[in-house]
Amino acid sequence: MRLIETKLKDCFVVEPNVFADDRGYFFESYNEEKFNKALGQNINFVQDNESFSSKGVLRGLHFQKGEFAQAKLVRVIKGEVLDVAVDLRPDSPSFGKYESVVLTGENKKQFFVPRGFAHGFVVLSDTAIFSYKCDNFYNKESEGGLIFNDKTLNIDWKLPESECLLSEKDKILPTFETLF
Ligand SMILES: Cc1cn([C@H]2C[C@H](O)[C@@H](COP(=O)(O)OP(=O)(O)O[C@H]3O[C@H](C)C(=O)[C@H](O)[C@H]3O)O2)c(=O)[nH]c1=O
Repeated sequence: MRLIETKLKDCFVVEPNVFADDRGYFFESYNEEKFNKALGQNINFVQDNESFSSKGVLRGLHFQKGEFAQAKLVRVIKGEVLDVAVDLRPDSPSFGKYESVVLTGENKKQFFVPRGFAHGFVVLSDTAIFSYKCDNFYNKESEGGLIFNDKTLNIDWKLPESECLLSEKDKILPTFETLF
């Protein structure tokens, strides 16, 4: 596996080694020892999540606050999404910046989003199965978020805003300016 730096400090694209043959393919979607060695720190993932969404569904931008903050290792099992991370760490050189990466079942790329980031994705294919590991448990009371079309961040979601389908909860998330 390879970790590729992004414009956000501590946020990496992960490219696994895929073994293809005439039967299909095999790859280690996660190996704690190899991942922590490549990252240079010990991440202890404790919860796996999976979601299924149709084209245009936009989940995010979400984070958990304080002691329940989560680092995530995200991937797409089937379909195509634009995955987005926003650095919300005031002392980071990339504070207030975002990175986006296209994750697909085909490219098998993963995205490591550390604690202190907001995370979300929009589905670009007809449907997508999204699977990810978290290093802290879900804690409803500590949920926070950022509105997807925030004018300060100006995220290019690759879809017209009118085609983005959000939950009622996500439609009323706060702006970056009100958070900081
Ligand atoms: C996140 C989560 C949710 N839930 C329950 C709470 C709701 O009853 C239901 C759907 O939750 P929500 O609408 O928040 O799901 P998403 O919009 O996919 O949320 C995720 O969206 C973006 C992509 C993220 O990075 C976060 O991991 C997460 O916030 O699942 C749980 O039981 N456990 C959990 O860990």
